[in-house]
Amino acid sequence: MRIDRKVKVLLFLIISIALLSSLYSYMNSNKNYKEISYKRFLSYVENGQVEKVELDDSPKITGKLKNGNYFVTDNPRTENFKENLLKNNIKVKETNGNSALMQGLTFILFLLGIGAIGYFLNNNMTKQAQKEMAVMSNVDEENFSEKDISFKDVAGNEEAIGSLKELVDFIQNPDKYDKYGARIPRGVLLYGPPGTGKTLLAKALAGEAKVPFYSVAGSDFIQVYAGLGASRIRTLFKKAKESGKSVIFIDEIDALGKKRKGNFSNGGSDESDRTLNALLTEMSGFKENEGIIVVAATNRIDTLDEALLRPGRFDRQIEVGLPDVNARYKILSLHSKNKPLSDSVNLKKVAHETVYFSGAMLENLMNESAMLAAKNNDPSINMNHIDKAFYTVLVGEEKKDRSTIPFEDKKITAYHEAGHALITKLVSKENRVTKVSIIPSTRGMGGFSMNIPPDKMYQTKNDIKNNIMVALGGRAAEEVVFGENNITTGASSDLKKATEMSLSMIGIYGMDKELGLLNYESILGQNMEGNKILIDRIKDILDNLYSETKKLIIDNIDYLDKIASLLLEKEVLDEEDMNRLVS
Ligand SMILES: Nc1ncnc2c1ncn2[C@@H]1O[C@H](COP(=O)(O)OP(=O)(O)OP(=O)(O)O)[C@@H](O)[C@H]1O
Ligand SMILES: [Zn+2]
Repeated sequence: MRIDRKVKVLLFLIISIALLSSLYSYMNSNKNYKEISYKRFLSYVENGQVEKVELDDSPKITGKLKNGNYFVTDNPRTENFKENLLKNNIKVKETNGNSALMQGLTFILFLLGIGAIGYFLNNNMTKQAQKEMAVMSNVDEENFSEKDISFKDVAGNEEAIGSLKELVDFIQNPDKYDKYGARIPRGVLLYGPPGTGKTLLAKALAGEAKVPFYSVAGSDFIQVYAGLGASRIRTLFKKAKESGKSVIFIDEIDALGKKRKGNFSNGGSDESDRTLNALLTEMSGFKENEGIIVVAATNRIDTLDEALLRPGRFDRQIEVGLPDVNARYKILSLHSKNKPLSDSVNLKKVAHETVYFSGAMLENLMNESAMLAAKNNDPSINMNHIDKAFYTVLVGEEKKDRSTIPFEDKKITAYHEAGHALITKLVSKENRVTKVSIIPSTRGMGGFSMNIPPDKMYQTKNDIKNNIMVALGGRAAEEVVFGENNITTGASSDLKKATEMSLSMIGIYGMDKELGLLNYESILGQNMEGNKILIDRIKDILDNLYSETKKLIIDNIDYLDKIASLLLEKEVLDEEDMNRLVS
């Protein structure tokens, strides 16, 4: 189970590498951000050398010095940070979203399947704190049964629907089960990546059973005043009981019921413990066959406190995974029902191209397409709209004004992406290169090379090595074409992925002769990254694979040139273009 998930995570990683690839390159192509320490930053502030700062809730902040240089430093995220800046006569620009970098990352994480979120990013706390202020007032809000939602509104997810259908009968005929002495489940946990329809399923359960639906989100309870969370839980259950049969939905339950592991986890706070205890008490408090079902949802079942999963609590666990190609087709069809599609639209093909899209992303894809068609006053939605929308859903809006991008930068991006695409074609032939683009997005991505691995359960050592080479392909192309001293910052996220992949290869999967079959992760835990033996070995592996990659590029430089020049001409290459160029 655990390994399986790891394999999945790894698979997700692969597809994202290419996408992540030029995250930095665009940002850095316009402005040259220099990383400075926070201490240094403070001294600049004191000496009045800072002109402006861009502020958001990502781990890094950027800004400009009076001498015209741009910098990036750590975001202290303290409460009066902004005030202090303003007091020092520094212009503060607040962006409500994340920085371009963070948005790129967040998007990738989304794609990663949320299982991996905790590994990379832990910036939810601040956001939640802000959110909490906004939602404090309406936590106990009840949404009476969303009459219209039924299992028909959920496409794919057949297994989950199957399990939930049983529950409909439990809710409607508790007496029947009572007669047989059967214990009705009280809690059901839906787990899986974001946007896969967990909320939708819970609503459909209430809709099918024709009972009221009460919903709260775990994150609403974080850092509320002492005792408030617990009392809110009690009110919620009281209301539900008053209405007799009902479905109580708790989204993001991980925010409440995180494993307690000492001082460092934000889940182990006294307050969330108290709220969690209230929840557990309430759950064991209602009579077994009352017809109340508590449905909880999480993206991260691995972080949940075991207490939640015990019998009598959320003892039914239903996985809600990313849709496979058939399910994607069904979801696309469902969300196209009310939309005029042109005959040219082949939803089966779209389903094939949308590997790793969640239901929410597919819904979004169709919606964006419809918006485009409407904006252009076109008679119906055609493939062009869908192609455009595909890009928007994946990497954000295309940057409209691209005239300001220097040709030299475009050329670098073109060769970088061509490097990824070419290496994919050369080393992992069964992977499809479905799209290569050098159109920068408004979210700060310089370009991407999208590669879809074949559907398979396991990855071989060779697969991993190939994926590492694909990740290194961008940098290798830059070096071969522009020379050792002209390599750019555009490869940083590629290198991160390559490093992570080699670390899991040798540290988790026991795929290295020298290091043997040891699972270093279980010995070293979180500290695996700091282990000297592992670091030395990863360095060797990466060095060797990089040389191999470079050699491949040199041997196939004609192909690389062809891909890059077509990219410069067309900005976007599709699968046919790629197949034609490298056959
Ligand atoms: N299987 C599906 N069938 C039809 N529509 C879907 C499906 N999955 C997701 N969607 C669409 O995506 C939207 C968002 O899904 P939903 O909020 O249920 O996801 P979720 O798993 O609860 O996400 P999160 O974990 O982020 O809360 C739905 O309202 C629906 O339009
Ligand atoms: Zn790259």
